[in-house]
Amino acid sequence: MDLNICVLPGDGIGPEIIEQAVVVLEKVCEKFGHKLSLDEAQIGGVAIDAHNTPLPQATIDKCLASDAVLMGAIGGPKWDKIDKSIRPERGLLGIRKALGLYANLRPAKLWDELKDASFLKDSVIGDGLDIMVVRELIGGIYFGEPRGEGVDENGERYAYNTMVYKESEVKRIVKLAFEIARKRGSKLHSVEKANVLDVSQLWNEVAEEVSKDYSDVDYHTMYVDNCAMQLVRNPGQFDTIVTGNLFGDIISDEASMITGSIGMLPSASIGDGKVSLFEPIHGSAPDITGTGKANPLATILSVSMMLRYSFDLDAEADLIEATVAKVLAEGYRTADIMEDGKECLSCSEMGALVASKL
Ligand SMILES: NC(=O)C1=CN([C@@H]2O[C@H](COP(=O)(O)OP(=O)(O)OC[C@H]3O[C@@H](n4cnc5c(N)ncnc54)[C@H](O)[C@@H]3O)[C@@H](O)[C@H]2O)C=CC1
Ligand SMILES: CC(C)CC(=O)C(=O)O
Ligand SMILES: [Mg+2]
Repeated sequence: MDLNICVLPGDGIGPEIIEQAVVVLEKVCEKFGHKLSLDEAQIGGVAIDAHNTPLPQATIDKCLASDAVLMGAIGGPKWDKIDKSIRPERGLLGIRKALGLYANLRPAKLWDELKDASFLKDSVIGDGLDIMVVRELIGGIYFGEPRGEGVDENGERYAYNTMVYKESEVKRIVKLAFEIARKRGSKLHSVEKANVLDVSQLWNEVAEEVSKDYSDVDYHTMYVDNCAMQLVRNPGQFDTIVTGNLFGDIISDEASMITGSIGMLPSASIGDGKVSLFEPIHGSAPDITGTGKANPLATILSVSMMLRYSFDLDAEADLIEATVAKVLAEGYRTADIMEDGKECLSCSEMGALVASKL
């Protein structure tokens, strides 16, 4: 098969983790006889430095011309004080919107081999944890209009954003989440803040309507503040969670910690178009950039999601996941999942090890 991948390394640890993910992707393609073509484009801070915009049109064009996009991470202190209309994060929001990627799938799974790295007690972990967070990705408060800032008549500064969802936007993400839940544990929690927000009340009404077509799926609603607490208190009660853009961003970072490290969580961003985007859920980790401490496994597992979702290459995806499990079972760890003071692998050593064991 021909695989035309557009790679967006981005900023901070982005290029470091992408380099290792590409090593693994190349090895898998070589092993299974696939023809891999890689194209690279700029996004985020590097694009601002080169073109004064976090998302050059050439990047959108390259992504649209590819079969799938593999991204590292964007952002960093260098660009934190920049005009907010061109912040690196705008580039990421922009590419998600340009590709119509309305669903972000974030599988928070506790690898058996990593039980010792979880911050939760064995009694809370139970038989294991496997939660799929389905996050709406191109609506809600990250995109809502109006947004802005000003100074009122008393000279006090203010700023505002708008959380808005249309019925059609809720319907498509909830429907997708029900389909996903049906193929997993047949249990879905819709997470919102309907006791306060009008937008969440609409979300609930629409989700309730959609649920009528999925009577085989055990459907629940939960307020997001309770969900944040329950994820730590009793994470085993969750199978699939569907939620909006902001809540999904936050609770998936939280869910990552029940599984050991944010450096372990991959994601797939998908829509109705041909091109999907795959990226770790974490950011550019400026605090460890250049130290070799970044865990590349979330990005390597994003490659696995890419092979599965964009190319239906299940055997290849399974091989990557099994190899990651094997490496972990043999005791190899990057610093984020290793007990303090013990010897661990660098980012490039972990990437090379996974590739060598494929
Ligand atoms: N998808 C993206 O590109 C995202 C970008 N960001 C941007 O990243 C920058 C830093 O944001 P933070 O809030 O610090 O979030 P972050 O996810 O970059 O880092 C949070 C903490 O997790 C650690 N961490 C993250 N990835 C890791 C990995 N692979 N291995 C080991 N440790 C890892 C970091 O060292 C840090 O201590 C900001 O500019 C932010 O806007 C944040 C989230 C997502
Ligand atoms: C625009 C991004 C920085 C939002 C985010 O944190 C994420 O998608 O995980
Ligand atoms: Mg985030």
